[in-house]
Amino acid sequence: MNAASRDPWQWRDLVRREIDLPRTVLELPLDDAVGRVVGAEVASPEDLPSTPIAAMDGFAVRRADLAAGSVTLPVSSEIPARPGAIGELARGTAARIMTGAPVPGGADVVVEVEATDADPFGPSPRTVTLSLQEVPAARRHIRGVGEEVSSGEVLARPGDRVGAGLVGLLRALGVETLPVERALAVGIVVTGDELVGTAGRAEVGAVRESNGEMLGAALRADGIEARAVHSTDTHADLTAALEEAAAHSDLVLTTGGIGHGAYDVVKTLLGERGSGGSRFEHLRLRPGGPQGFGHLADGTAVIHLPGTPVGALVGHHLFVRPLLVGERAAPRRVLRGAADPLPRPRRAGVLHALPGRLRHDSHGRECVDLLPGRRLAPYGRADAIVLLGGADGAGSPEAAGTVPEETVLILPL
Ligand SMILES: Nc1nc2c(c(=O)[nH]1)N[C@H]1C(S)=C(S)[C@@H](COP(=O)(O)OP(=O)(O)OC[C@H]3O[C@@H](n4cnc5c(N)ncnc54)[C@H](O)[C@@H]3O)O[C@H]1N2
Ligand code: MOO
Repeated sequence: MNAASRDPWQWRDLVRREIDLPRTVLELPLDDAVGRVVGAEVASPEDLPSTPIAAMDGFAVRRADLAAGSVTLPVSSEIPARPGAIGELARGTAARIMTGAPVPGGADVVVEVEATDADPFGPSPRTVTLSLQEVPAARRHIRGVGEEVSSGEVLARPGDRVGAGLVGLLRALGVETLPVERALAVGIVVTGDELVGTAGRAEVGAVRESNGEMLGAALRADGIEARAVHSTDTHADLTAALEEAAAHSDLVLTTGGIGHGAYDVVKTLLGERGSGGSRFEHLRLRPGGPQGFGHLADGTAVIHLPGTPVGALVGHHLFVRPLLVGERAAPRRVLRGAADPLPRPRRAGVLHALPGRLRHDSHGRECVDLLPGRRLAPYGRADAIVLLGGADGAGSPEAAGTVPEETVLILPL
């Protein structure tokens, strides 16, 4: 790593500027749309409620028939909350009405049962006495047409997440499908002649392949389709693996083969000694220093992550995820928890990515504790990457001014 190496926040901005992933929108049934991103503005097809509705159990009346004090009216009808046409309220009478039932024509107030002498649970009385301190305002306890949602009103915008609230709202409006972004497909090409599967006992020098499944898990957690292919350290094999991955993907990730080694095929095939479609740099980031990105021969965007599993995981969260989920990949500040249990040497100007575990303190504030352990070991229990140090260069969230000492930036895992 040399002094001229690039700040990781600048690299993050560069990757976001240079890589634009295709977004297409499809119409899905509500059930299948849950958890996805809204792809187009959704407007209400109708008013909610579509007819005036009682907001209280009580009696629908005409204000003109009321006066402050006690008023007794004959009860002319009973309106439970169930479908069916209802007539006009006869003048000088009250209709017993239930919450959610349509208010009869002519009625402009619902008086809650508590303000009457009626037994809420008994049969409909022949007369009812209302005890009012004053004549209620017009529309009191009546939900007017379109009061909740008016026809044409925007209910969701592109970029919103489809959650239970939107599902409930659309159901209430009779909407059955929703425009959502198509799930992106990402192909993962893992390189390394030393890599073997999980079956059997590993020979000396063999390394169990873990990046493919690990990155696949991270991608699927964001609703992205992921498929891993393995390549040996030959140009021919890597070329074939990249073509295969690109054919089915919006974005290709590679892991390994981007260091300074004699067998660093990804770099030699796609870097300046090869096709030149990708650029590689060593960032002021630890782990995850070596990074790359570019476009493959068919134009598919590619991001190159280091082979070291933690470097690949950190690279994914810092540089890949912003392309896939946008602002949801932004780091956030939380309180620092207990001191670093394993103080590690830190280099000035280098952004250190460390495993952390989030919790809430006794005041309910979110804080993060660093986990002890080396390399991937602590990530078994980590739910955050803690970002310490680094420069306050352009693009860094730190550049926005001074931040409280007791807080730290994290990327949730
Ligand atoms: N002379 C230098 N050597 C290295 C430097 C450097 O600056 N100068 N940087 C080091 C850093 S930092 C990293 S990170 C690695 C990056 O190298 P590669 O991206 O080429 O990664 P590999 O050499 O292919 O693998 C590194 C390590 O990770 C294991 N690995 C790789 N792929 C997988 C996988 N899919 N599953 C599990 N484990 C994997 C691999 O066996 C190696 O142990 O370069 C350093 N060297
Ligand atoms: O930057 Mo590398 O990922 O430290 O080992």
